[in-house]
This record gives sequence, C-alpha cells and structure tokens, in this order.
Amino acid sequence: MIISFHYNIGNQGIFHNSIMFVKKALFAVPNSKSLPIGLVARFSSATGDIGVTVNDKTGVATVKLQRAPVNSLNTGFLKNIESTLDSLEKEKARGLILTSGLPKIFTAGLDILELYNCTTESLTTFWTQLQSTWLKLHATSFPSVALINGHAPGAGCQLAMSCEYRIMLGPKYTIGLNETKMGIIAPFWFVDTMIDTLGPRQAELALTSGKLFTSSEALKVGLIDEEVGSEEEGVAKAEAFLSQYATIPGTARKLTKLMIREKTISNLVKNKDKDLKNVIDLITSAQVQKGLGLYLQSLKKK
Ligand SMILES: CCCCCCCCCC/C=C/CC(=O)SCCNC(=O)CCNC(=O)[C@H](O)C(C)(C)COP(=O)(O)OP(=O)(O)OC[C@H]1O[C@@H](n2cnc3c(N)ncnc32)[C@H](O)[C@@H]1OP(=O)(O)O
Repeated sequence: MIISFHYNIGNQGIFHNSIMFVKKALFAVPNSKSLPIGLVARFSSATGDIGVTVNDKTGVATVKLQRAPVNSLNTGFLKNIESTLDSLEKEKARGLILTSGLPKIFTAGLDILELYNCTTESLTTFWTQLQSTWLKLHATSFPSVALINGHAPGAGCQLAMSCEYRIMLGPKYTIGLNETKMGIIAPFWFVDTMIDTLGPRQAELALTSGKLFTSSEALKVGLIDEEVGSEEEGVAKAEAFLSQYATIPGTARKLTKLMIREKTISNLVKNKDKDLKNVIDLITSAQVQKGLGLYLQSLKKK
C-alpha cells in the first residue's frame, strides 16, 4: 500500500505566510510497488508555482521551481520560495533538492522587469525580499542540493551557490554571475558567496568578465560538484549526497555549516540597508535604466 498525503498549500494572496499542511487523502495504489512514497504538494499562485514532494522515508524534500517562461525571480516568487523553506524548517525536512520544473532553465535570475522602470518603493520591496529569501536558503538547518537542470545566470547561480552541493545537467546549459556583462555590478553578498565557492582568484576572473560557465567549465573551477547526463542520474546523485547525513547528528551538522557561512551571512545582515541604498542608487540611475532597457529588448528580439 502506498500512502500519500497532499499538502494543500495556499495561494499566497489567501494565506500569506502561513502555508497550510493538510492531511487530505490516504489511499491504496493497486499493483504498484515502485511508486514514490511521499508527501506531495503544489504551491500555486499568480507569481509562480512551487511543487514540493517529500519522501517520507528519507525526509528529503524536492522543490521544483515553476514560473514560466524562465523562472525569473520577482517579489512574489521569492516570497513563495521563502515560505516554502519556512514550511520545510517547520516540518523538519531532512534535506532539500532544489530544481526547476521547467525545461531548459533552472532560473534566469532576477526578473529584470522588477529592475526596469522601477520606483524606489517597488525596488525596496523587491530587494528586501531577495535578501530575506537568500538568507533563509543560505542558512537552512537541513542539507541542500541544487539540481541545476537548465541555465542559471545571475541570481540563478546565486541560489545554486547557496545550496551545499551542486549537480548540473550537461552539456548545454550555462551558469555564472553575468552582472558585469549587463553593465551592472554583483552585490557584495553575491561576490562573497562566489569567493566562498571558488576562492578569490577564480571568483575575480569570473566576476570581472561576467562569465557564464558551461557545465564542464563549471566543474573544472569548482562552481559545481558533479556533472550528469540525465535528470534521473542527477536525482540519484543528489539523494546519495544527502543520504550521508542520515547518520550525522543534525545539530552538529547545522552548527558547523553556520560557522563556515557566518561571515558571509552576517556581512549582509549587518549591511542590509547599505546594500539596499547601493542597489537603489545604481539601478535607478538613467544610465543603468537605459542599459537594462536595451538588454530586455535584446532578449525579446531573439
Ligand atoms: C557599489 C555599488 C554596488 C551596487 C550593487 C548593485 C546590485 C544590482 C545587482 C543586480 C543583480 C542582478 C542579478 C541577476 O540575476 S540579473 C539577471 C540575470 N539573468 C540574465 O541575464 C538572463 C537573461 N536571459 C537569458 O539569457 C535567456 O532568456 C535564458 C535564460 C538563457 C533563456 O533563453 P531562452 O531562449 O530559452 O528564452 P528567451 O530568451 O526567449 O526568454 C523567454 C522570455 O523570458 C524573458 N526573460 C528572460 N530572462 C528574463 C529575466 N531575467 N527577467 C525577465 N524576463 C526574462 C525574455 O525576455 C523572453 O520574453 P518574451 O517571451 O516576452 O520575449
């Protein structure tokens, strides 16, 4: 007998931050021994869907980002991601596999429409949400794997780097912090995270050129940990990575992770306002607005 629970996770407009977990159905699946056992959830809202499947044997949650066409991160989607992480913390998930439910794209990074023609007020709301979602992901108490099954430029790379292990589907997709290519600057906490991941030498080379790495280049510099040929292989590798923690006491694991990440985390926590001011000054300048407009046009022209 297969036992399945359905999370009924509210539309953010209705439930705001309180994601509701409702045990809805208990049913038998005839003639099936191999169906995944687990908790299944779907988070729907106008600002993106987040599918959550929790394996009730291992406690590992697979979180699939789904905001067509390219999983770009706007305020609402970031808020949904944060709420999902909050729920996983509350439910004491034993691990996270963060991946995309869209073909070809992990996430296209920040929604450029949140930066273009923005007001100081809308940019403040957006950026504050980005800071908050990132802090949550970077400091999860459970181990995390990014299964990068598509392109991951800009903040897509930042999300992946905040997971503890990165597995990327090769060979077609690219990953990296490409801000300088767009004529903007990566915020200091993106830079810190890249230095933590690659070391200062490779981070400097990558950031100054806005390099988007292919999966094999990313593997060489340590931006990803494994390259796989199929999603199935990626899932198996992610599960194998997470399974090693089944025998490691959770508190010891979490405190060790936080000790290592503390400098980067507290740098943002202490300097949130300064970061926001930098972003407002840069993004609302006429020159950057013009550049963003041209960049958006170039994306649409393809
Ligand atoms: C001391 C001073 C300190 C100052 C600090 C300042 C800090 C400011 C920092 C700002 C940080 C930014 C980080 C970022 O994440 S910026 C965004 C980076 N992302 C990108 O550059 C990705 C751009 N997109 C692509 O390269 C491609 O779209 C893709 C992801 C490779 C997918 O290609 P594909 O061919 O499949 O799809 P299309 O290109 O046709 O795109 C489909 C539609 O989606 C729109 N699109 C794509 N990306 C974005 C995006 N990031 N935001 C919004 N919209 C996006 C695209 O325009 C198409 O729209 P259409 O259907 O209307 O044509």
